[in-house]
Amino acid sequence: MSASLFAASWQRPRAAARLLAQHLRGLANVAPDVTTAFERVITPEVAEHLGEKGYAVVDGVFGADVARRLRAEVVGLYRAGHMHKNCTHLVKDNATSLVEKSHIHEAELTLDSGVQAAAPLCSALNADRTLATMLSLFLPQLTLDSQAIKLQYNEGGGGCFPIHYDSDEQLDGRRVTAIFYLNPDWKEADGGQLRLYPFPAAPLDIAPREDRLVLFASTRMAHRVLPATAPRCCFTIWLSQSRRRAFVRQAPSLAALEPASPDDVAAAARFLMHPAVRQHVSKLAYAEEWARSLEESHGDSGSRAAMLEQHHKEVDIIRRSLAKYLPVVEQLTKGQVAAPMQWL
Ligand SMILES: O=C(O)CCC(=O)C(=O)O
Ligand SMILES: [Fe+2]
Repeated sequence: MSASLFAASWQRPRAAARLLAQHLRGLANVAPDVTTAFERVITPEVAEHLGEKGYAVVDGVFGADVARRLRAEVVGLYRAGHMHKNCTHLVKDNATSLVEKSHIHEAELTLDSGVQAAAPLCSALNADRTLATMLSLFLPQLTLDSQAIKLQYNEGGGGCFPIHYDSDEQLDGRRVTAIFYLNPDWKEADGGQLRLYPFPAAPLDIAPREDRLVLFASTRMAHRVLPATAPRCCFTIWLSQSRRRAFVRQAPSLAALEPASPDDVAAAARFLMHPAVRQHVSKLAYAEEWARSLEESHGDSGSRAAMLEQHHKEVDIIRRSLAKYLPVVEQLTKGQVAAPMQWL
């Protein structure tokens, strides 16, 4: 489709989005610059990139002034002791334990009214629904109807996140992760890049620059944060659709997709790219990096050792179960065979 045709076909939803956003703004009485910012930056092209590649990067969202105010709120919450340590969940023998990440502090606005009062601009952002409205209009498969915000302060000193998905389709209705970065003086040596793993495409690093918004598919985009050597601030808005709707789009059964013969390369590739299988294939493809990221993100402890042991066990099982497909995994990563990927 040519660019002009594409733009024309989106004009109606764009106008509808603007009307709806105006209506919501009237209702919520939020900081108007926030609403206007989303109306301006969530373009059909941004939505299309998110739908087709699983992520999108947008710069210049709020402008430096608002970005600095947002940063001051995040830093203020950290300094006032309103944040808690972020933990990785380790599920083992039917029990969940929490393993603290080093240097990562967070606050959830929806749960804590004290925090809300200390961060009025972040609260206004969380109350505003324009982002969800714009994305739902341009990506009709999404009906985003709730959101939650989390503020994060990384002290530096190597603080990072291991490879993970933000959610699981069986678990909740989270669909889109929106992260806003608030680091005005960020430079390469500070680290802390967001690394996305859009398997079978190669991983890519995104600098956590001030006033940058990164959107990605919460359940299907594996990602991590590289070790940060300088303090790093951001906040995340998770956009969800109600569970009833979320469950409607369940993928077809795996048994129906498994090819009769692994020699049928196209069918094998489709099977490997089925979201439920692809999750495991990616873990296998990045097994070493995955293990290293678990080590880097948590201090040395018995629970970190348990987490790593569990990771290696899982990778072994995946390698054995998918043994006959390993040549096709390689072909996928080399781009020698393609299979459709539905991100959202
Ligand atoms: O800080 C970031 O860039 C991403 C953090 C993240 O992946 C998360 O909070 O789930
Ligand atoms: Fe995440």
